Amino acid sequence: MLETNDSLNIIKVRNAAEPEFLQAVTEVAESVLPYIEKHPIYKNNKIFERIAEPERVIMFRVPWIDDKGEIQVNRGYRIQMNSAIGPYKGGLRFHPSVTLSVLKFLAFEQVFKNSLTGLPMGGGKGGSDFDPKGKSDNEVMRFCQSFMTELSRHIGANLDVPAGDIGVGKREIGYLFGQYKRLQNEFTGVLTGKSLEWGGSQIRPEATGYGLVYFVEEIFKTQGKQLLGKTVVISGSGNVAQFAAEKCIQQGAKVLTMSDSAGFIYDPEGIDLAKLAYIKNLKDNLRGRIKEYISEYPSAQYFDGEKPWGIKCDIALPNATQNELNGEDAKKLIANGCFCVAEGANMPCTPEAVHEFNSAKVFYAPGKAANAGGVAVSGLEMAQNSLRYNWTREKVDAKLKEIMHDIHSICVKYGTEEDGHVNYEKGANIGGFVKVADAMIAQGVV
Ligand SMILES: NC(=O)C1=CN([C@@H]2O[C@H](COP(=O)(O)OP(=O)(O)OC[C@H]3O[C@@H](n4cnc5c(N)ncnc54)[C@H](O)[C@@H]3O)[C@@H](O)[C@H]2O)C=CC1
Ligand SMILES: O=C(O)CCC(=O)C(=O)O
Repeated sequence: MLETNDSLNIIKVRNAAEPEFLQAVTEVAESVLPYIEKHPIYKNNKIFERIAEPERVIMFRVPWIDDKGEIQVNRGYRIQMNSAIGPYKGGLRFHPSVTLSVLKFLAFEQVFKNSLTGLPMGGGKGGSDFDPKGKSDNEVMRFCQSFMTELSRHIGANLDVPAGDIGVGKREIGYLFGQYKRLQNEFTGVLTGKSLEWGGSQIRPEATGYGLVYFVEEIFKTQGKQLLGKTVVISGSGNVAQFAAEKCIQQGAKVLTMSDSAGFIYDPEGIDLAKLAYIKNLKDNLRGRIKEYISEYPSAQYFDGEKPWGIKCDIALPNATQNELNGEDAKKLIANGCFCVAEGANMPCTPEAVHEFNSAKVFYAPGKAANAGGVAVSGLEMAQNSLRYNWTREKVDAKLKEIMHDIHSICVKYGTEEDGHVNYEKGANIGGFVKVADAMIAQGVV
């Protein structure tokens, strides 16, 4: 173990100022380094040290003019992490908490996630510390145009294909695509998450949330359980949370909570499809706060500044942001009988929380497996763009289900422990690693 641990120490020293990145790397190292010890080819090729170093990091100035005519300056990034199995692929995040460390953790996770989908996509991530909250449409457009003016030099349909993430939805993808097309003078599948009328795929908006629920159903199948009648606690109220809630409701589960960065709502009667439509409009069009829900549905309660993990449930789906569920939250969930936690967000559970879930044999599905449906359908969007063709909603949904089924099988293959319990974290990490590592070895020291 000595030499592989040396790799981790080198990575820790080299990235000492990047806590989120080191958290993600350490979590993967815990399952992958013992595997590497048993397969010296990966050790001899220094794969772990290489996979944790981005192929390229691009950082740039994003100047733009606000509605008052004042110049604003933000910082833009694109992390091109690994291209061993395909073009860099991964979302863009616009949020004031964006740092190099946050984007490197997301890009690192993306490499393993994209590998698990079985599609030919490398890993990348990008974004900016720009905060879309409170900005007018015109300000968002001017920001996106400036951001893309620099980013366009570094991306391309066969090189690097960004998409959305926190703060980047269909509005932003539209402005980014328009600027890329104007600068490059070509209509090409350089972004995914596009609208249906101009190259988007059916099911892409739904894919991360739906895929998450399909993954939970795969876990349940192994236990002879079904979603019908189960209670679900969800955090977030953005893209992933909305469509995870929608699929849970469609499958007969009862969704009790949704949240935003200010607090959460608890609806003991359950959020049904009509109430969810209210939330979608509130968040996507009115850009309001989740607390407004209780004015519309007074039987619900709002908890200011709190997270929903104290509400009794069978299933918890953290769908907002990283490190939003800690060890104490995990203990509360376990004490209340929660037996399945699946991550729609990237790294929402802290290492302490994951430790609690694993010790209690709670089914814990890490984001790189459970939320891979979004990037998987992005991969299908790329395929359709290359074909210059659009598949039906039914076809894309069927493919998404199949991909989530296959990811579950990979987790079972690499994560089944001696007592028969499936450690999904270990399975996803090793399963995602092997394909990328083998490709890196085949391509030489590059
Ligand atoms: N959009 C996609 O296809 C995918 C997204 N993800 C992950 O899912 C998570 C949510 O992303 P989206 O739904 O796309 O973004 P979004 O921008 O549509 O929604 C983000 C949600 O998180 C909440 N949020 C943000 N910061 C928060 C904080 N500090 N505390 C509590 N809540 C906070 C927001 O209020 C909002 O409800 C992120 O971790 C993202 O990386 C993962 C895979 C794919
Ligand atoms: O669809 C994509 O390319 C991005 C999805 C993403 O950012 C993620 O999986 O975290």
